[in-house]
This record gives sequence, C-alpha cells and structure tokens, in this order.
Amino acid sequence: MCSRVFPWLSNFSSNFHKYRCFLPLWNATNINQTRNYSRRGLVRKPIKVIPAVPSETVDSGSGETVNVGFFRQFDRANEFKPELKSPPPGQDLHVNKLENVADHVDAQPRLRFEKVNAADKRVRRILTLMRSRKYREQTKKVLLEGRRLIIDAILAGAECHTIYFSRVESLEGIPWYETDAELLRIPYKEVKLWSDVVTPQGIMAVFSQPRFEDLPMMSEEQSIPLTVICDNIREPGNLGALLRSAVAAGSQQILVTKGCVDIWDLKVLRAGAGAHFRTQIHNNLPWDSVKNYLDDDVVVHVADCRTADAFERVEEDDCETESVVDPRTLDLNDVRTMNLLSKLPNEDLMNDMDVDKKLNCVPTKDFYNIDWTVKSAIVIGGETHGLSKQAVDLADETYGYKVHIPMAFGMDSLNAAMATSVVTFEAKRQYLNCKENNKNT
Ligand SMILES: C[S@@+](CC[C@H](N)C(=O)[O-])C[C@H]1O[C@@H](n2cnc3c(N)ncnc32)[C@H](O)[C@@H]1O
Repeated sequence: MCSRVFPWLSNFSSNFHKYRCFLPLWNATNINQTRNYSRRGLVRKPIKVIPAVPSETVDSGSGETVNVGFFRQFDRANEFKPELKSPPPGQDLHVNKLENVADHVDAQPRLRFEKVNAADKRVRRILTLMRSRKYREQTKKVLLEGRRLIIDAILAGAECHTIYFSRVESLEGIPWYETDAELLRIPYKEVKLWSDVVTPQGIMAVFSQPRFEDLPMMSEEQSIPLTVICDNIREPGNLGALLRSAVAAGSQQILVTKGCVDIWDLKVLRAGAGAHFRTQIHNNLPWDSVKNYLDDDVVVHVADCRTADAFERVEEDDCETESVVDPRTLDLNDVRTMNLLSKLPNEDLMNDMDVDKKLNCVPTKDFYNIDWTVKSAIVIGGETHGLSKQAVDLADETYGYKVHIPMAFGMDSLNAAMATSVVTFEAKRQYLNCKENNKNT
C-alpha cells in the first residue's frame, strides 16, 4: 500500500544504503536556505535526481544566486575497470595513468557543479568563440566533445578549464577530480545546439591546448622512423582520419603545414579519435620551418597519385594551351577575347602547372619499393590541388621520390587519409621485418 501511494518512498528506502551519506546535508538549515529548489529537488523528483542531491544555493560571484548540486559517485570503481586493459607496466603512459586513477577512485571527492539554464549567455558565448580558429589560436584553448577525447586529454596532462555536461551520468569514467575544472550542468538541447553529431554524448569541455613538447614520445617499440607531413589538407574529416592512421602506424611525428585545416577544429578532433594526445603533432607550420623539425639525414618523399605517363600528357596539354592564346594579340574590348580569357588558366592552375613541371624532375617509385627503414618523411597532398611546390622542392633537395600507390580500374586517386594508411603501414611492415632480421643475424 505504502509503495503504491509513495513509489519514490519505497525506491528511496530500498536504496537507503546508497543515500545515507547525504543525510547530514538534508538538515533544516540547508532546506530553509534553498526553499524553492529543495521543494523541487527533494520532494517532486528526488529519486530521479539521485544520486545527484541538490543541496544549497550559492552566490555565483556576479550577485546572482545559482543552484549548486552535490553528487558522490557510487560504484564508479566498477565502471572504470572495463576500460583498464592492464598493459605491461611502463609500456603506455596513458593506460598507466588510468590505472592510477582507478587506484584513487575511492578517494574521489564529492562532485560539485553549477546548474546553468538555457537563458544563461555565458555558455553560448564561450561555445561560439571556441568555434573560431582565430580565438583558439589566440587563447590556445580547445573545445573537446565526448567522453573519450576528454579522458584522453586529461590523461595527457592537458589543463581542463570547464566541463559542460547535461546529465550526471555523462561524467561516468571521466577523472574530473584530477582537474581543477569548473563543472557546469547545461540542458541537453544546448549541447545538441553546439554539437556536430546527431546524438551527442552530452558532454563537452574546454581545455588548454597541450604543448606537444610535453606529450610523451612514443616508445621505441611502437614508433617507426617516419614523419608524416600534411600539405594543404582542407577537409577536417580527412585531416582527422589521416592523423589517426599516421599515429596508429607509429609515425614518430606529424607536421601540419600552414594552409591545412586547424587540427583543433571539432571535426578534426572527432575524426582523429584521440590521435591528438598520443604523439607530437606540430600545427600550422610555415613551409620554411619544416626543415627545422627534420634531422639532416631524413629523405623526404612526396605521395603522388599520378604516374609518369600522366606527366607526359600534362606537358603536351601545356604546350597546346600556350599556342592557342597569345597575350600580345588580346583586345580587351572584344567579346571573343573575353571568352578566350575565361578559358585561360587561372592562378591556381598556373601554380599547379609549375608544381607539375617540378614534379617531373622527381623520379617515381611504387610505395613498396621505397626503403622506409631509413629515416624518412612522406608529404601527403591536399584534396584539390595535390602537392605544393615547397613540398616538391624539399623532395628534390633530399633526393626523395614521388611515391605512387598503383590503383586498378583507372581510378584517379585515393583519399588523403587512405593514402597515408597505405604508406605508413608499409613503412611499419618494412621496419618490423628489418628489426626481426637484425635479431636473427
Ligand atoms: C585526393 S588526393 C589529391 C588529388 C589531387 N586532385 C591531385 O591531383 O593530386 C590527396 C593526396 O593523397 C595522396 N594520394 C592519393 N592517391 C594516391 C596514390 N594513388 N598514390 C600516391 N599518393 C596518393 C597524394 O599525396 C594526394 O596529393
């Protein structure tokens, strides 16, 4: 009878062992202080909210009072454990750190967060700003979405400023207590508004961009003597996927040159799936500084989808274009001339032709015929214009090759990230073979 009339009461009593530690909070003083909130929180939907137990109203600093919730994570140790793959000690810093987190799980402090409603402009303002590359570059901050990325960033030692979450459960598995982050609970529809995914996980966080110099170097066991250089990769999904495979193959470092999409763009981060926090990625590098990141004996190759025959055809086409239009004969008032001009190569096309001429001087090899066991770098070109002139110059200077991945059925090219996977995993295969042979001799 009692359970039918007061279903929440019976739920409460059956879970009493879980809530008993809150009893001291439910004293008359607290309830009096937060009359409205307590009425809503404790009487109407206490069981739904539990284990989040609202308890007091505090001054936010700006003169307004805000609702503050307290929450103690129960049984979180069990929820952590499936993520721990028990690596051999000393092998992977990230996982070892996770282990430490699990060790301290019992010592977790109480979760204290501020509840922010949809009308609060603070959240919208910061989330709008975080979408701007300029703002990210100026403040050296980054917005991360989803549990996996946030955990990776915390474990990589990146400084966490604020965590926005829509339900307390969204914080599961996140070692928020390892940070000094401010915790703001925001309505799910706000997260949805800012997220690019259809069903967001309901958690986002603002971090300082990690300094890649501070990130752990990959262990010698895992890494291969290869640098991947990104040249004009404009599509965020491509760059993210490229970083993901380059890191997965064990590339020693990744250089992202100016002209590529920002590696801290939300979509790049999502497609990168944690690659950003696992090895050294140098962002936004002008081409003339690239050499500073490479040892003197590194051979720089460029990945190119065209074969030598294609270059011969390009050369012939060039000659034809030149013979059709003689600039000295142009009359700018003549309609036919204007038509001719519209057919003239534009600036991008002229640049492409320069690169093609230069590329013609660099010998071609299929990707499996390159010796990847020596210190090497591979440049991956952009989606629209392929490789830049600076990349080709560097290959020429270091006696590198045009690396070609043969394709069947007349396919033109692979996606940049796919080409990266093919090349980097071939490099890894050769490197492992070579190590194995050295061991046997
Ligand atoms: C989508 S492709 C660029 C196609 C571009 N229109 C061009 O003309 O180069 C992007 C990059 O992936 C690499 N790539 C794609 N397919 C390749 C292949 N079959 N062999 C070697 N590299 C390839 C090259 O670095 C290329 O610049």
